[in-house]
Amino acid sequence: MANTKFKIQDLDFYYGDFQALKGINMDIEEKLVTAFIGPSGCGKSTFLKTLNRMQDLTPGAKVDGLIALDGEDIYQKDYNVNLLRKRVGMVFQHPNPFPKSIYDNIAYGPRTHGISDKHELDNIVETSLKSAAIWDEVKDKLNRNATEISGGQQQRICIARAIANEPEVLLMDEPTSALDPISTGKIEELIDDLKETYTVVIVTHNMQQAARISDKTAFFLTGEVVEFDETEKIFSNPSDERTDDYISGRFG
Ligand SMILES: Nc1ncnc2c1ncn2[C@@H]1O[C@H](COP(=O)(O)OP(=O)(O)OP(=O)(O)O)[C@@H](O)[C@H]1O
Repeated sequence: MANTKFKIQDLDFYYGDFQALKGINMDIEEKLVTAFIGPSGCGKSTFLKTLNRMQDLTPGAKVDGLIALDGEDIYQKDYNVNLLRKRVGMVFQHPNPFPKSIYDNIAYGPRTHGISDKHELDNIVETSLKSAAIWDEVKDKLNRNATEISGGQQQRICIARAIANEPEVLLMDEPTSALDPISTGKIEELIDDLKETYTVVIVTHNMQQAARISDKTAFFLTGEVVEFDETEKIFSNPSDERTDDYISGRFG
């Protein structure tokens, strides 16, 4: 039985008067891949972003309930949000490398956290690019601008950039939706490797992808978690009729 990395209890989330998440309860287990599926607008991204307090600056955003990381409430007063974002990294839907060299993209986080030794940075850059399965493709062009490589490569650079901070959790918001099938396949393989080291939480619109790469799946509908279970169970024998309707394409 895996350890609980995130414990979520009775979580409500509001954008002003609009309640986007209703009474979410979930344990996200360490070193597994957890996928969030559900129709557009049902709250998947909102929930993902609550896990590293990405909405702290969103006007009107309000969180009620508990989100604990390794048993500690991440919304408690004086919680170190910078450290939280280092521990819980994020990769977005559209690859968003900085308009800097590949090297500087990866070295950015470690530099902000005080590492300046060239040899140490070189090591971090190489290890992170290797972990993101892109070292061989870019090792001879580390000075190249990261915006001047393919979208699939850019996304792996973004994953390497997240890894360079030595996170414990990687949040991924539809990381392959802007990519071609070959790049998507590479990222899916990569996610399978990453879970040996990291806890991965992924939002995906692609149900086959959730079925292929995740261990646990949560099905969201209008701000609620209808069902959360082993991925195999969700896709072969769901308990709730609404999950069954969704995965068999009867709505959404
Ligand atoms: N910044 C915001 N201000 C107000 N409402 C928002 C904001 N962001 C999202 N919402 C609303 O909250 C609800 C949940 O949105 P969210 O982006 O979490 O859904 P989603 O399931 O991730 O959708 P998609 O799959 O289309 O990305 C939607 O009704 C959306 O319109």
